[in-house]
Amino acid sequence: MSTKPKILVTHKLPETVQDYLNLHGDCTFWNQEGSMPRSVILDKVSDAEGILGGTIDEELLSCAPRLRVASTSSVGYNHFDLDAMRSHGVIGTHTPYVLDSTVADLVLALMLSAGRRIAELDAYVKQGKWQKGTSGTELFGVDVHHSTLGIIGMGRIGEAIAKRAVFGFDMNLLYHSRRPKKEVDERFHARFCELDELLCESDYIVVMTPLTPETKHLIGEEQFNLMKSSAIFINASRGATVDEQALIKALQQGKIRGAGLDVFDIEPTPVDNPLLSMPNVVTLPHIGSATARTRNDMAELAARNLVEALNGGQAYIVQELKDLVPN
Ligand SMILES: NC(=O)C1=CN([C@@H]2O[C@H](COP(=O)(O)OP(=O)(O)OC[C@H]3O[C@@H](n4cnc5c(N)ncnc54)[C@H](O)[C@@H]3O)[C@@H](O)[C@H]2O)C=CC1
Ligand SMILES: O=C(O)C(=O)CO
Repeated sequence: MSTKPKILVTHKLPETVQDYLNLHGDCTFWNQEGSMPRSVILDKVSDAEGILGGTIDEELLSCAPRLRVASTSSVGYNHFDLDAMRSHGVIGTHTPYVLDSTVADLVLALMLSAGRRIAELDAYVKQGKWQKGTSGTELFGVDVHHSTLGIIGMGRIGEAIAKRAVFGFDMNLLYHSRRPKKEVDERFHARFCELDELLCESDYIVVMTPLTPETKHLIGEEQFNLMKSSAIFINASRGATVDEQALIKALQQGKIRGAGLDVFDIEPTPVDNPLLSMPNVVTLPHIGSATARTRNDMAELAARNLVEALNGGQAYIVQELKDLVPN
């Protein structure tokens, strides 16, 4: 009988990562597209000590008496019910750092695309609307360079965005976070400010906080009312950090100029979401970290985290559950 810990993996992993996990665990993999159906997870998790997969909640935990570690191949872990994990003594791990640059690249792409109307005007050309005699003013956008960027959530990804914006595009930087960061102020000539001030002064506003009870609907009607009517709003954090109905209203009423969104309240977002028919809104299907290299790095790190945490080694354990690990 195998003495290796039983591991359940609920979505497809690269072969090399599966090979690594097979060395260290007695593994059940899911090799189809999408993720293992919930009913199958609840059945197969009954004897697992480790799981590499998505949502961890009370229902799953109560089916998993032997579970010790849940690993997610993402930096965000709002799909972990932290209270339930604590009460079941289950540690959670995640994948910080390896995706920072990839996500930051995408945020700049959203800023450029929404500000300079790339997606909208690509359609304009392809639909034959570009004709002789247009004055061109109707094609004007908002400059990215030398504009003021306000980043809400100056963490790992926030800093990678700051680097691109300040050194690549000469942007002026404001930020709001849980605390000011002296190194950020110095490196990027940035200024920490309260949320309201950031909203009033920024030309581009990027939300990059984790989704927590405190950040749920951090940006709502009151906050959109403070923004410049020329502001471009970017959300690549989680859909629920923003009140989506308030965002729709702000765009419909011209309270802001445009938006770039990688995340939505419901994902996949329904096709009748009014945001999808607004030409001044760029929408993406949650692809912040979606490059082959970065997704591979995330999968490797998620697997390593799982093995290390099961064996009492070094792993990226989520902040809120670090105290569950014996020193
Ligand atoms: N669109 C996508 O594909 C991706 C989205 N994300 C999202 O980005 C989030 C951030 O990732 P990291 O930068 O690695 O996290 P991080 O923990 O390094 O940074 C988050 C920052 O937000 C700040 N923050 C937290 N609560 C706040 C509050 N109430 N008000 C103001 N600031 C607050 C923190 O102080 C911290 O500086 C993830 O949790 C995830 O939800 C991450 C990767 C890809
Ligand atoms: O890592 C995350 O939190 C994502 O959203 C996907 O990369």
